[in-house]
Amino acid sequence: MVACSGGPDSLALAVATAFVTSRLGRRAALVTVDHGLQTGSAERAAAVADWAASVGFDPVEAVPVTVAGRPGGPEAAARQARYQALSDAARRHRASAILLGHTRDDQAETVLLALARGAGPRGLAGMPARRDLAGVQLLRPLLDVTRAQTRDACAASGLTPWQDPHNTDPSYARARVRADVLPALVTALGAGVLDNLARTARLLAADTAALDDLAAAALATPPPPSDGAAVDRPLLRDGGGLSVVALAGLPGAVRSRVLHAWARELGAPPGALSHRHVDALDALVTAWRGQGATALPGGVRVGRRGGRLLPVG
Ligand SMILES: Nc1ncnc2c1ncn2[C@@H]1O[C@H](COP(=O)(O)OP(=O)(O)OP(=O)(O)O)[C@@H](O)[C@H]1O
Repeated sequence: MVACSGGPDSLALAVATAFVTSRLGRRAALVTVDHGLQTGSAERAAAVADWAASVGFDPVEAVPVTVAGRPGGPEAAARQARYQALSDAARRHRASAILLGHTRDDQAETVLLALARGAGPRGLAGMPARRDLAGVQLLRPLLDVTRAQTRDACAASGLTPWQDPHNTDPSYARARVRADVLPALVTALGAGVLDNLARTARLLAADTAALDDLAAAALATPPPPSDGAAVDRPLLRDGGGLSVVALAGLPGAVRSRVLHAWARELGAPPGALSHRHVDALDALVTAWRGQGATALPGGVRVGRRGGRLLPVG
């Protein structure tokens, strides 16, 4: 199922998908989400849907969503509404995957923005080529394709894509990066900089995945045997909490991931959990001076008692 805004990237993705599926004898759906934020958005969504049906997509849907009243700023609210609508549509149409049109240029922008806000390796890993969205695969097949190529593909297919005014609105950081920062980098450092930023994302994604796996394996260690039999190493899970000795024995990069994952397990909402919270949990292990409990988002509090980190009231 192609998620198509009518913009050049997802229109090129739709053209390519229609080409491939017709030759493979497969069927693809196309969904366009109408955020209802601009005048004429419903007509635009209908035009995208009409075009999609004309090139063989089946089923085709233009889905109106309500953005107002959702948490976060307008961009985050629109994004949340869009992803919800896309995953609902994928389930309705029993699609095996949702295809998004993010390009190598989008990836380079994402990496630069992450670098600028100090996001750490997870942010620098950029957008994954594949992830799970509420049980449906979310795929980004154009991450190695440039924006210039998607524009060329649309032109070669005789299509006039919609230009989202947000993409050139200088009040958005991403639009400023797109208009000013990346061109300046290319001028100063050469055209390879875009590929190199995207490559950095791929390398960090692989490293991050390996560290995440180590953290998950550490958290998956079984609780101590109930018969009191001796174990040859400190177990991480200990009486409803985590053992300080076992935590201290982990490399810092694994420990911070363990603490992040455990905080989520305790009910801290992932979006609100920042590196400051994880640092404060880490300090309970590595910079212990009898400090009080650490308050996490979602009303969760964690303290150190008897050699363990524990949720406290
Ligand atoms: N209104 C929408 N309806 C359906 N899918 C959307 C919509 N907006 C975005 N998407 C999907 O999310 C991807 C990323 O969108 P975003 O607006 O962040 O980037 P973009 O580079 O401007 O993409 P495009 O040129 O396709 O608009 C799009 O390529 C498309 O697959």
